[in-house]
Amino acid sequence: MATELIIATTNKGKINEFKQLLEGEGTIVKSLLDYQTISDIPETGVTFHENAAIKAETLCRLLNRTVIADDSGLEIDALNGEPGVYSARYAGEQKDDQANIDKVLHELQDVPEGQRTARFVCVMAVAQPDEETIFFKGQFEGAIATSRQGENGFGYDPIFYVPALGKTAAELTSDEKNERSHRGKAIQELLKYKNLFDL
Ligand SMILES: O=P(O)(O)OP(=O)(O)OP(=O)(O)OC[C@H]1O[C@@H](n2cnc3c(O)ncnc32)[C@H](O)[C@@H]1O
Ligand SMILES: [Mg+2]
Repeated sequence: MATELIIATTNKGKINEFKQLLEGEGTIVKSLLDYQTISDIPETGVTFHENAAIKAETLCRLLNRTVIADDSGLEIDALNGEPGVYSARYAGEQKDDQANIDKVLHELQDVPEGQRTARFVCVMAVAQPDEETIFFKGQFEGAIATSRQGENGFGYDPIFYVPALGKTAAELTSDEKNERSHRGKAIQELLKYKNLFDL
């Protein structure tokens, strides 16, 4: 029988990356999109850890099974770490990627190259029935470009410039992104610590 990994997310971009990173022989990834009867989980925390725990533990309790959640976001140094945990909702509750990008570009319009450093952060929570939730973290360093480049990925990828490759995250292949991304690194940590087949 195949091992099912349940990820408490509705974000299609994240789901695709989880599938690329974790699916393989005998392992399949399921998400909140496969549990349409479960309503949206409110992210009331003020840290990535709190929100990751809320998402993983809520679904874990409902299904009585191990659940993984990812809370992530973009920290921009010139904006004192904003949008951070509010990255999905930066330009409003409708969670519009294009409006979020426009807002970042506007906020940084007078910030010169060299002061546009930023990082993606991902905190992953693994919640298991009757056990303490465990956390894994990954970071992806880069800078905010002055305009959109590239069609791949999701969210802020078109304006997240990766200096080592001279491209934005939206110009990377999925393998190139997963090898160095915040999400990819958090999953590598998780896999070092925990055998997937124990989940
Ligand atoms: O809570 P779930 O259902 O997982 O989906 P979400 O989109 O609301 O996810 P978060 O609450 O973790 O918010 C993270 C936001 O940060 C951005 N983000 C996170 N990882 C990213 C990545 O790899 N590339 C581009 N943007 C990313 C993107 O805008 C996300 O909507
Ligand atoms: Mg969210």
